[in-house]
Amino acid sequence: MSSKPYIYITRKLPEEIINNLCTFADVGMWEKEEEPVPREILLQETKKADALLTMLSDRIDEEIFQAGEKLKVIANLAVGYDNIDIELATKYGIAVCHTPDVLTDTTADLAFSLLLMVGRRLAESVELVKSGEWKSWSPLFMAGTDIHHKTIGIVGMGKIGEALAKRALGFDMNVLYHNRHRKMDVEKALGVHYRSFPDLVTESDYVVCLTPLTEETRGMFTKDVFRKMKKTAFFINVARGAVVIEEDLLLALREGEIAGAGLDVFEKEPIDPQHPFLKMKNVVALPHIGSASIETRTAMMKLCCRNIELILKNEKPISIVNEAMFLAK
Ligand SMILES: NC(=O)C1=CN([C@@H]2O[C@H](COP(=O)(O)OP(=O)(O)OC[C@H]3O[C@@H](n4cnc5c(N)ncnc54)[C@H](O)[C@@H]3O)[C@@H](O)[C@H]2O)C=CC1
Ligand SMILES: O=CC(=O)O
Repeated sequence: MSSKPYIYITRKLPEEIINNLCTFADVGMWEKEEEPVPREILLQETKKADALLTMLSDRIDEEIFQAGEKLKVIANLAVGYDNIDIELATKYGIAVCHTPDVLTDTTADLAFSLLLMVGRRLAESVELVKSGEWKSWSPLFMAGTDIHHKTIGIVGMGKIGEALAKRALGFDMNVLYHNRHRKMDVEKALGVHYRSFPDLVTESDYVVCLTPLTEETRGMFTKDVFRKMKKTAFFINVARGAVVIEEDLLLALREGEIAGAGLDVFEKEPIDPQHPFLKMKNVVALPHIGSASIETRTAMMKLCCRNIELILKNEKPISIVNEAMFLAK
């Protein structure tokens, strides 16, 4: 039996990314790019693993922690870690790492792109040209809503929220934000304005959610929230699907309570191709691609590998979620 640690990676990663891990560990990997690892294989592999490199679609719960008798670290290829039971991981003495910072600008770019897409009806316009339905130029043909000088309301003014605010200011938008804690330094540096959650949704032309998914944020966008929004306003979600009651959003869109939605994330991913959201002209749906640039995904994969290496070598990782547990060791 090998004396090297064993690392299991739950999705195919490029060889050059994992080369360094192979110099000090045995590395196993689910070889399919498009399909998640089946649960029974993940459990089997976890039994021998010192480290797991996981995707945000892998549910990491007590069954995994119990199987992972040697497990020391889980490195999640995402900044969000709502797929992992952190409290239990800590109880089991397992470090959980994630990928903050490296994806901030890329995700903010995508959030702002979604805002442009819904406001200016870009996806609809592309479809229309491709399907040969473009008949003539006329005064209100495909007229959307302006972006400049409108009000954006950012819910969750963290790293990505701040990066989004900078993009919005570049478009001469008025920037409101709501956050768990008011950020006076950011207000001063950027010239953005704090609002309570109800005031933010009432005043904004574009409401963008960028909170983590937690027990507090789960289902925070309800029919009452959509009812408070302007009928001309758009809702954009780049956080997690479950921050929204999707039925309520659907109703708000159907009943014209809001003008449209831009969604990168859904409660169930991939979304069912028959889902009513996908039949609505005023909904732009993306396949959870917030951080999906080659540069950023490469940086995220490298960060996961580096965190694993540092923990397996008993050194301080770069980005750990349950830091208290690691420091206590
Ligand atoms: N669609 C995608 O591909 C991506 C989605 N994300 C999502 O975006 C989230 C945010 O990422 P970062 O900005 O890097 O995290 P962050 O931790 O820097 O920022 C999150 C902010 O949300 C605030 N917040 C937490 N609970 C809140 C509540 N109940 N009400 C108001 N504000 C609250 C926090 O105080 C913090 O300022 C991630 O947790 C992830 O779920 C992140 C990257 C890509
Ligand atoms: O959704 C992506 C993430 O990094 O979190």
